Amino acid sequence: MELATAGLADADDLSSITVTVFGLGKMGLPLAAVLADHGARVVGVDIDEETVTAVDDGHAPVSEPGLQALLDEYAETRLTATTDGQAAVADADVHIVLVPTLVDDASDPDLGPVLAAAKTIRGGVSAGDLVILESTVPPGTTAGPFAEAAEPDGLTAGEDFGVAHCPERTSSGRVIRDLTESYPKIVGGVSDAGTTAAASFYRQFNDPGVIEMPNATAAEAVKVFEGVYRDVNIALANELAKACEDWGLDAATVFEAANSQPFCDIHDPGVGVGGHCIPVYPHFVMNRAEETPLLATARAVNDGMPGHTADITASLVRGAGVDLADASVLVLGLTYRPGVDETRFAPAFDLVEALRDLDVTVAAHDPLLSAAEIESAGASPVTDPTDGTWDAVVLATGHEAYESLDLDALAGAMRTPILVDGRDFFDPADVTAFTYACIGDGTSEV
Ligand SMILES: NC(=O)C1=CN([C@@H]2O[C@H](COP(=O)(O)OP(=O)(O)OC[C@H]3O[C@@H](n4cnc5c(N)ncnc54)[C@H](O)[C@@H]3O)[C@@H](O)[C@H]2O)C=CC1
Ligand SMILES: CC(=O)N[C@@H]1[C@@H](OP(=O)(O)OP(=O)(O)OC[C@H]2O[C@@H](n3ccc(=O)[nH]c3=O)[C@H](O)[C@@H]2O)O[C@H](C(=O)O)[C@@H](O)[C@@H]1O
Repeated sequence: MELATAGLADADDLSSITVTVFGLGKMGLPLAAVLADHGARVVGVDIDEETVTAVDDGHAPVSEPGLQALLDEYAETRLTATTDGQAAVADADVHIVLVPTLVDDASDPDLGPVLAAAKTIRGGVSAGDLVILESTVPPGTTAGPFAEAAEPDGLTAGEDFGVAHCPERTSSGRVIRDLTESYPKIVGGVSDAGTTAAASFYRQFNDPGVIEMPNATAAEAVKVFEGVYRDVNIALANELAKACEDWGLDAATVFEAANSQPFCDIHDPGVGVGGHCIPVYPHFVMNRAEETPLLATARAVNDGMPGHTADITASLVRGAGVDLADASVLVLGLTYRPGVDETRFAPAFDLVEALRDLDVTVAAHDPLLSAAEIESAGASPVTDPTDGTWDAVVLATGHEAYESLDLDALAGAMRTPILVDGRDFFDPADVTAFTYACIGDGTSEV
């Protein structure tokens, strides 16, 4: 099989090919823009008409450093968008799927969007094309249901057209840099031709090159294992942090010293693990493997951290002589990670719920969210954290803005100045006006 990408190994750029990118979200739109920047003609495909209109008009509907500048340069020329995926595929050589993969209410992987995109590709794919699945998926998906859904009558996936899994490894906030210069791209084809073609494609724009895996399933496992590693290691940090609280030790001090040994890399404890990646990916293994007690335990430990933080807060409020039913608590930072306006699976939302379950009245502040988004967490929106007679303030997400928070003004306005630091964010020397507790710091009031 001669793929349309065959000449890329010797080409200067991607100007010989047309690429469709399915899913113009936080990951897909930056990828589409980077491909245009490397010479490809790119047609972005999305089921959301507002997204398509915004991209076609040159407006980035997601915020990512460097993205708007690329849209300013390439929208309406090399980069266009459409909801008609089938027509776009018929006119292109490489098709990349970067749509969401989540889990359903029973924590089973939801492959609906991935398979819907594959079926659209089936309507337009030609012999010699290359179909790439970048969405994170349970191992076995690309060679199994994905290839099957993308295969039209008369063509065999892996034989007549290439199919590969090349997971997206970038992080929100640094996607464009990660796509081009941070680490190797993992590629694994359903057949060797798919691996080779995908490798030539990504070498054109990812400076650190590629790692060719034996097959698509191995490439899927790489990505899922990276996420599992993160989740399990954060759970370990959280569990050890709670032990430090019991022993009157400061986990940060202990971890730092332990991590001076090169084989030790204890992560950061905190309010919990959020985002639609790390809390989700373990289920892609737990769902398929019969015996994964460690993964399930890690999930449970991390899911328990918002409740643990709420319990610490409640105990300090009670200790100050305030009845929980009369207490009002301010949560600082609701997004799942500092500087990223994403709230899916954000542990701060669970913290708000846990505090409300204890009868506490909860307000929240987040410099990246609207009042409506804050209300959707179940908290009253606050624009100035120092303007309230709170009984406790809990930092859940360490946004940069909180570095300049006027702590004296905050303490001065509060009814009972209690500060619970969920991310080891504050310098203890700066918080002497508060009764101060830090997750994992048994030398504070924890
Ligand atoms: N957000 C992150 O930090 C990272 C995400 N990933 C993976 O990347 C994938 C995409 O994630 P995001 O870009 O964050 O998602 P997102 O939710 O920001 O965007 C997904 C886009 O796909 C569109 N879409 C849904 N079904 C479609 C279909 N059938 N055809 C065309 N478009 C469709 C949606 O309308 C939306 O615009 C997921 O598998 C995720 O696990 C990987 C690394 C990091
Ligand atoms: C190791 C790593 O940084 N992985 C990235 C990760 O991105 P994500 O934005 O989910 O970031 P993250 O730093 O793992 O944070 C996830 C959650 O875990 C929490 N967290 C993180 C590190 C830590 O030591 N302790 C901790 O509690 C964060 O507060 C956050 O709520 O997941 C992405 C993904 O897999 O989709 C992946 O592409 C990214 O490379």
